[in-house]
Amino acid sequence: MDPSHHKLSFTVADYAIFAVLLGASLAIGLYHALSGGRQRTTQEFLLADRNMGCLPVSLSLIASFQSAVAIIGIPAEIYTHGTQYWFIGCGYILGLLVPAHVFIPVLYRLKLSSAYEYLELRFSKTVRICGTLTFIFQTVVYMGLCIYLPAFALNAVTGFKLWGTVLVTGLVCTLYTTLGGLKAVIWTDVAVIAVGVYQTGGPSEVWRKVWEGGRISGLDLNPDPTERHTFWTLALGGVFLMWSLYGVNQSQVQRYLSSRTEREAIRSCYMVFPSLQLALALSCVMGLIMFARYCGEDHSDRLASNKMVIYFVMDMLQGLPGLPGLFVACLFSAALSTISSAFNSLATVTMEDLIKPQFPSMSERRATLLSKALAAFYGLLCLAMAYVTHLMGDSVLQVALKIFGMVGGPILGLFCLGMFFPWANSIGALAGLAGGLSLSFWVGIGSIVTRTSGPRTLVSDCRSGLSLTNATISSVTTVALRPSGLQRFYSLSYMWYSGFTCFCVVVIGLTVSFITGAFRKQDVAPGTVFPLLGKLLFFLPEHIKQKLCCVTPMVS
Ligand SMILES: O=C(O)CCCC[C@@H]1SC[C@@H]2NC(=O)N[C@@H]21
Ligand code: NA
Repeated sequence: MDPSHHKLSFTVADYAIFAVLLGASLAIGLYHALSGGRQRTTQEFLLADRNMGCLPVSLSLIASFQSAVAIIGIPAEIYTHGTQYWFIGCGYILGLLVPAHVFIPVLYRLKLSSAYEYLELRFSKTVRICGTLTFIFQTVVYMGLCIYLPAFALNAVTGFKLWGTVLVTGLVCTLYTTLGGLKAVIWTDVAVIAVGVYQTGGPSEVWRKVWEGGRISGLDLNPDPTERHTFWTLALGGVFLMWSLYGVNQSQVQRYLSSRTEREAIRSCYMVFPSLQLALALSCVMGLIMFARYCGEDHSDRLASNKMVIYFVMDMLQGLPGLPGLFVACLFSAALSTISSAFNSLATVTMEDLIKPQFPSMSERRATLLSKALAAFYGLLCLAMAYVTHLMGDSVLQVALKIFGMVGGPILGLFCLGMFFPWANSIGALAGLAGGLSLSFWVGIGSIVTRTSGPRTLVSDCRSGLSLTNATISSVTTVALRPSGLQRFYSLSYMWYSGFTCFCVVVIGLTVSFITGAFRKQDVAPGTVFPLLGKLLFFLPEHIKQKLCCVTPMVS
C-alpha cells in the first residue's frame, strides 16, 4: 500500500467542522467568562453559590478526569498490552463508594471553601500550605500533559507547527469551560468502532484476530507488585488512585461543595460510575478493533503509542469527510474541559489557601484581578510543563497515572491520616507528607532512570502461536533476571504508587505523632475525624463503642 494512500490530512470539511466546534465552545466560554462578572463573591463564582443539582455536578466530575489522555492513551494501551487495563473498572466500585460515604460527608459538613482548608482545621496552617503546594505541583504537570496531547494530535493530521498549536491550545484553554470528556469518547469511539469492525471483516473476524493475537488478557491474579498490570495492581491499586482523584482532589471536592445538599453530592458521585465504565469500555474496544485492523501490517512508523489512535481514526473516518474534524474537535473539548477545571481549582486554592490567609483585608476587586493574573501565570507554567512531559516519552496514560500516583498518593495519605487517626498531630502530618513525597519521587524517578518498569509488549503480529510463544519466552527471561533489592523497589508497578505512598504517609505520620506526643481526643476539631472504628464495629452497642472508640462523633 503506497504511503501516500495513508497520508493523514484534513479535508476542507474537517477544517470547517473543527473550526465551527472550537469557535462555538470558545464563544460559550467567553459568554460565561464575561457574564461571570456579575458573580461578585468568590463563593458564588467558584462554588456556584452551593446550589448545584447532582446532574451538572456529576457531568463536571467526569469532565475533570476524562481528557485526551484517556481517549488516546487507553486504546494504545490495549493495542500494545491486551485488555488487562480494563480491570481498572473493578476499582471504580470501591473507588467511588468510599468518596461518597466517607470523604464527602466529612468535607461537606465542614462547609469548606477548599479541600485544603480541612488540613488547617484538623492540623495546622503549615500543613494546609504544604498540601496546597503539593496539589498545585501535581495539577500543573498534569495540565501540561493535557495541553500537549491534542496539539500533538492536530499537528499529526494538519501539519500545523506543534508548539504553535500548543500555544494556541494553552491560550484557548484559559478562556472557557465546556463539557468534554464523555461526549468526546462516546461520539468518536462509536463511529470509529463501527467503521473499524466493517473494515476488518465483521465482528467474528475481529474476535478471531484479537484472540489469536493474545490481546484478550485472562484474569491475572499474580500477587507480585512489580508486575506492571495485574488484576491486583489495577483493581486494588486503582482504588487508591480513585480515592486520590474523586475523594480529596480539589477539582472534585470543589464540585461536591457546590452541590445543593450532601445527598445531591453523594448522588453525583454515584452517577459518575456508569459514565466512567462506558468510557473505559469504549476505549478498550477501540483498542481491540485497532489491533484487529492493523496486526500483521507494517505500520511501525505510525504506531508510536501517542500517534496510533489519531492515525487509526483518520484512516477509518477518511471516507466520511467532516468526521475526522469532529474527532479532533472532541479531543480538544475533552482536553479543554479537564484543563479549565484544573485551572479553576488552581485559582481557587491559590486565593483561598495561599493569598487570602496572608492578606485577609484584600478587597474583592483586588482579589478578582489577582486571580486573573494567576490564571495567566498558570497558563504559562503549564505550557512549560507541556514541553517537559513531551520529554517523558512513556505512553501518555502511563505518565498521567504515574503523576497521580507519585503526588496524589501522599496527599491522599495526609487526608486519611487526619480523618481516620485522631491521634495524628501536625508534626506527624508534615513528617508523613515529606516522607511520602520523598519515597514516591525516589521510586518514580528510580523507575524512569533504571527503566525496569518498561512493560513487555506482546509482538504485534496476528499469528497466535508465535506471539504467545514470544510472550512466554520473554516472561521466562524476565523470571531469570528477577530484579533484587533496590532494583525490585524501582520496578514497583506505578499502579501501586498511590496505595504505597498513602500507606507510608500514614505510618510515618502516626509514628512521629506518637513520638512527639499524640493528640488527645478532645484536641481534635469537631467534625474533622471520620469514626472509622465506630462504623466498622456498627454491630456493637453504643456505650461499648463510645468506651472502645471514644472518638468525637461527626458534626451531625
Ligand atoms: O486524563 C485522562 O483522560 C485520564 C487520566 C487518568 C485519570 C484516571 S484513571 C482512573 C479514572 N478513570 C478515568 O477515566 N479517569 C481517572
Ligand atoms: Na475533560
